[in-house]
Amino acid sequence: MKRTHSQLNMHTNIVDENSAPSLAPPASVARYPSNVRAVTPVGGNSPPKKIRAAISVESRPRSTMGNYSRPASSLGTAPTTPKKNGTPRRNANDSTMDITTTLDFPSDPEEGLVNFQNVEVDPDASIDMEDVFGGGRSSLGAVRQIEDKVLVSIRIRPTDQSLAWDVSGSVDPAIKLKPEYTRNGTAPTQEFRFDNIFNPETISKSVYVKAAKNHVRAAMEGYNAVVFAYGQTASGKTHTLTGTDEQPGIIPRAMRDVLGYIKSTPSREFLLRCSYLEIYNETIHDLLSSSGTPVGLQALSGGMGNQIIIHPLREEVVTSLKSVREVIQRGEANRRTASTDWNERSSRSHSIFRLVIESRERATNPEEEERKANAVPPTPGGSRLQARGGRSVRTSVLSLIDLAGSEKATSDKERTREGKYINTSLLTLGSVIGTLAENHAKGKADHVPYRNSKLTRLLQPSLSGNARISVICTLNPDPSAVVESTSTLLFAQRVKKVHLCATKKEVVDTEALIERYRKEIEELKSRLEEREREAPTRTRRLSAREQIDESRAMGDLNARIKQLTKLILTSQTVDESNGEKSRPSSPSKLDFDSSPYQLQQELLAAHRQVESQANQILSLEAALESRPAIPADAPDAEKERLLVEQARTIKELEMVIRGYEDNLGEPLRQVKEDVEKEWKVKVDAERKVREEKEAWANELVRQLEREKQIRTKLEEEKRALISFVTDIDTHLSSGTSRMNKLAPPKSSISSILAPKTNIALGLTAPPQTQMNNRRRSLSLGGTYDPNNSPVKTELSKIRAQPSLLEQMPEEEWEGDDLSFHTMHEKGELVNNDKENQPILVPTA
Ligand SMILES: Nc1ncnc2c1ncn2[C@@H]1O[C@H](COP(=O)(O)OP(=O)(O)OP(=O)(O)O)[C@@H](O)[C@H]1O
Repeated sequence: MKRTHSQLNMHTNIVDENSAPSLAPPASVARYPSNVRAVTPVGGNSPPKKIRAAISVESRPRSTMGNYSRPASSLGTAPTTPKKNGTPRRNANDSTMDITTTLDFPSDPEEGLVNFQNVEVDPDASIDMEDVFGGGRSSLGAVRQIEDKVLVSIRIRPTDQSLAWDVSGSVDPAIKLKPEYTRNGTAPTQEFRFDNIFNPETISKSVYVKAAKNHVRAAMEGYNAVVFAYGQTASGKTHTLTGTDEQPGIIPRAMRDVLGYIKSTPSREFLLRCSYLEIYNETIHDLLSSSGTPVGLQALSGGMGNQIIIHPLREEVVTSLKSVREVIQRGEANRRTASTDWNERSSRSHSIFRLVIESRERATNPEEEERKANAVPPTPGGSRLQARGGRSVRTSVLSLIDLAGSEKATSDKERTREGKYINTSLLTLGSVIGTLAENHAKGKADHVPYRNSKLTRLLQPSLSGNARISVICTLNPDPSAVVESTSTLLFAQRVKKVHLCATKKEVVDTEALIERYRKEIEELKSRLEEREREAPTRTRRLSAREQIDESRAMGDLNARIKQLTKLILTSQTVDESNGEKSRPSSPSKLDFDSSPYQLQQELLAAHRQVESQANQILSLEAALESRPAIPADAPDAEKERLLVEQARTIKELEMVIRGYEDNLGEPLRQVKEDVEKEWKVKVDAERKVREEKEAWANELVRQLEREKQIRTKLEEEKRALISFVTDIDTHLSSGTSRMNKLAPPKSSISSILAPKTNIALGLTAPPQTQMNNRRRSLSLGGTYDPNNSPVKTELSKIRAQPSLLEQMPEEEWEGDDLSFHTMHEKGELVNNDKENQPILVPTA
């Protein structure tokens, strides 16, 4: 028997388009060229390729309702419109991009789906993985194959009409049409046997446990797994996959189990990435991307055969149920639904929710890790996949697929067009499965028409063998839907015959995201430790600003370590992330040529930058707040320096805010304007105070100049007076008779000397009075004693006075209130005319 290697790689999005049906286990594992990555194997061992970038967010318009026009249906004549009971449908128009309005899950996770803390393992339904896969977990580097068949279940939708079908048996359940609903009313009918047949009363939990739980666990164990719902429109596919608040479906339950599995597996660490696709009118759309750009399929020829690359595809790392829910809601909101004649909110597309699970054993100690790495046997991937020191990584994909309803004739033109595409792809799916089953039964290798539809091309790796598959066929049990139901049962029967061979690989893959993140965390930690070790000696040498930079850099390192650590889930951390918000969506402009890893890196770097800028703003604001006020008596140079410094800080703040705003976009423009406004007022006020002080200082300088001039003049006159008085004294000592002949330089002295100057010269009594008294005493016959001459005494006093020019007015400026205006008001700096009054007018 022959097996080809095909692969649909979530991370690399490659599909080997030449794969034939898988009829037997592969003889060996394909060899990877050393320059390609081997991650996320889904259906085979083809070399993976990097995916293209995802794009930004916007909602695509939903299909609208239209008028009835009944086309020919490829599935036969349409029965009458079935009436439905159960949970009321949402209106197609309810769904918007606002994820809060499209919430499909219970608000209380305890009650509903999303609390992995109370993961319940149904003892009846739980299948031991050892039984399923033949015992034992794979060893490091091992590739294991499990021969398997598709698990096929039938779920009958509740109805208020009489049931057209009989169900019998519980161990080997069978379903057959009641004879009264056959054409002649009596003919014996065909009996169909399946793994499970769920009655209308069966609750969603039992459906999950029996039809999906083991596949989810298989995915956690490293096998690719696919669960899909197939059936006529309005038969309950979306109800089965997504469910309601009261009856959560397979997707939310699976995610709860995924996290529950992580919690109960302390020996491993995990990294989860989600993507969500839809195929609408034969075009693939990324439901998590906002641009609406269709996802492309590209043929790639190479040594490994022809492959198909799917791009661009956005994958989001999820760390908690909340983040998974957010991703699902976003995807759901973008799904195309419309009201049909049979379903108010019919899914008009096939939707594929995919979870890539990377896991590896947790390090116990580095030596042990090194030993294990060395013990890895050679794997087909070559040296690159066996990097020393690395731990083997398991990568698997869980795909949960809600197919569009197989169409009957419809009353709307648009619906008719959609219906054609839907029916074509479902028919292709049917014929692919039919060929696979026939090939297996007859040992043939006939061409399988995977290429006839996008759906089969995407499912090719899984259908061709390398996945565990569970198909849930939903049935409308109304007598009016017998034709569609029979067609569904025939499809299910064909699927049952398909042979699978799921492969579990565990290789040392240094390119696996979990490995890269772990490595980066270790590097960052050692850098941080080094810095912390050096910190005490280094900080002493650093300036204040450098110290701020240093602590910011350490903060950045810490933040990055925390961020990356959060992405890797372990049994200890998984429940902590339960209430966490999911990562914000990527920046709107993305490089289409980037890989998801690069995008993740860019996003993280952007977050880091925003965080560090926010810190920078905070520290600058704190520096501005704590800056000392300019003292009133500070010298002008000091004021100038402080103003320049302040202006520089403001400029820095503006620059940082500009960068921050560029990162965050419009919302911060207002903040920037507010900060600018606030600081403009402060700077203007500072500038005004400075100008006033400058004017005051200039006025002081002018006053000083005038004072100096006056004092120079006074000094000259003082000298003239001294020489005049010396002359008088000389004459007095040589005889009183001659004294009267002398006359003082009348005009100059009388016009200049004023009482204030007199006081300044240190004369205690007016000299004129002293002279008159002296003259009087002489004229009364007294004798003049030159040694006791009063003039001489006064003269010696004047000589003892310091020069007027040396007497500076500083002491007058001391005091609390030194403003120019205050001094003016006190009159201390006002020129007093009295100063010019003569203080000494000696007369003959
Ligand atoms: N097992 C069930 N229990 C209760 N209600 C159900 C069940 N199955 C289906 N329904 C209800 O029937 C209606 C149609 O179901 P649903 O939308 O899941 O059908 P569908 O197969 O996904 O249809 P389409 O292909 O048009 O999208 C919904 O209102 C749903 O709630």
